[in-house]
Amino acid sequence: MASASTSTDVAKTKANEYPKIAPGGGLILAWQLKGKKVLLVGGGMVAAGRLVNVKDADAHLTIISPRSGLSAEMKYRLFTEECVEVYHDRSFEGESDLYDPSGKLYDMVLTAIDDSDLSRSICQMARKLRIPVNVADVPPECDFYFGSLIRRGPLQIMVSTGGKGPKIANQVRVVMEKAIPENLGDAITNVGVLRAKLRERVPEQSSSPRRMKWMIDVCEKWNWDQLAEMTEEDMDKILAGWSERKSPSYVEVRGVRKAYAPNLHSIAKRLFAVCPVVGYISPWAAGLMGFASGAGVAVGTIAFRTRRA
Ligand SMILES: C[C@@]1(CC(=O)O)c2cc3[nH]c(cc4nc(cc5[nH]c(cc(n2)[C@H]1CCC(=O)O)[C@@](C)(CC(=O)O)[C@@H]5CCC(=O)O)C(CC(=O)O)=C4CCC(=O)O)c(CCC(=O)O)c3CC(=O)O
Ligand SMILES: NC(=O)C1=CN([C@@H]2O[C@H](COP(=O)(O)OP(=O)(O)OC[C@H]3O[C@@H](n4cnc5c(N)ncnc54)[C@H](O)[C@@H]3O)[C@@H](O)[C@H]2O)C=CC1
Repeated sequence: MASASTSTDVAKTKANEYPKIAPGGGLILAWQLKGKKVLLVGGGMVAAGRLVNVKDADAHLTIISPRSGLSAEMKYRLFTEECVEVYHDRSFEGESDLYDPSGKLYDMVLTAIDDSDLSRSICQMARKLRIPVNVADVPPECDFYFGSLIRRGPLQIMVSTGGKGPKIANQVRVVMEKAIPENLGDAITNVGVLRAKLRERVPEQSSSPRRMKWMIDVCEKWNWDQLAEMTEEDMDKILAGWSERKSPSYVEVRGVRKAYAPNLHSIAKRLFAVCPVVGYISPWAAGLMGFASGAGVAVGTIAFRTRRA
């Protein structure tokens, strides 16, 4: 049996090795709603935001809300885009509304209405029936909170402040959005295709460790820009390296280094961008200003000396 001091030492080592538990957060997940039925009560501006969130997740959506109170976006989604499966032009009627026409409970209930008593009672009904529920802007009546979201194709980032500062969540999102390249979604889409092709070529479960290591190598060798422009032909060439235990780089596959022709946007970004995280001015701009002021002093000194001489 380990002595008391040894077990304390072991505990200390482990405490440094593993991340510290930080209670008080929420469980952030990518909830798969495809084929699931979601009920949304309300048709205002906030409801329209919820609609976008759940339709982005491929949910089957039912909305209950009188037509007279629909926001402009909600009208567009319902009657022009027609992206909602079921719309009831009426007020919420009671517990029976928490069942779909086939008699099955909805998988998720969202309310965004301007009636707090009704919100509370819908929350109680949903909880009694064990349906996860979110009442917009009423934290005690939420089993989960919405967050501020960034989307680039398959990439989704959610900022949550655990309900403490929704406006700060919005500000963090804006900062992060500037830092994430537009084409990162394309890069991830292509990685997804490559992974699927690899699984097709090497389907055995026993190859999983090697498959994973090979994919890690590819993602480390190809930068995001290169991944974003990867073609199926490139993928086939990369996959050809599998049997020789190789994961060819961009240069090996294309035979050339990508020429990055500077464009006005990238030059302007380098010169004038302010670091989004800490807000300091771009090192390029600072360097250029330093160079310009140094050159100015030198020219001034020469002119002064020339005039005196
Ligand atoms: C708990 C939560 C429950 C939920 O709704 O899921 C909740 C609760 C409340 N929000 C309130 C107010 C505001 N909410 C926003 C904005 C957003 N609120 C969102 C989510 C959430 N809001 C969940 C927690 C999110 C988190 O973890 O921080 C976002 C992220 C997502 C979304 O709603 O889609 C979206 C930004 C979307 C984007 O960036 O794109 C703004 C800013 C603005 O409108 O510009 C204000 C005004 C400023 C302010 O009040 O701080 C109040 C009223 C307080 C009062 O009456 O005083 C409550 C109730 C309370 O706090 O008690
Ligand atoms: N997260 C956020 O940023 C914000 C949240 N809110 C909160 O979210 C909730 C909704 O806000 P908005 O969309 O601006 O409200 P809104 O007043 O524009 O819309 C309310 C909607 O609920 C519908 N409704 C009312 N009673 C109903 C019933 N019995 N059955 C079915 N539908 C019913 C109305 O017809 C209308 O479509 C409010 O509680 C509000 O305090 C408000 C502003 C910002």
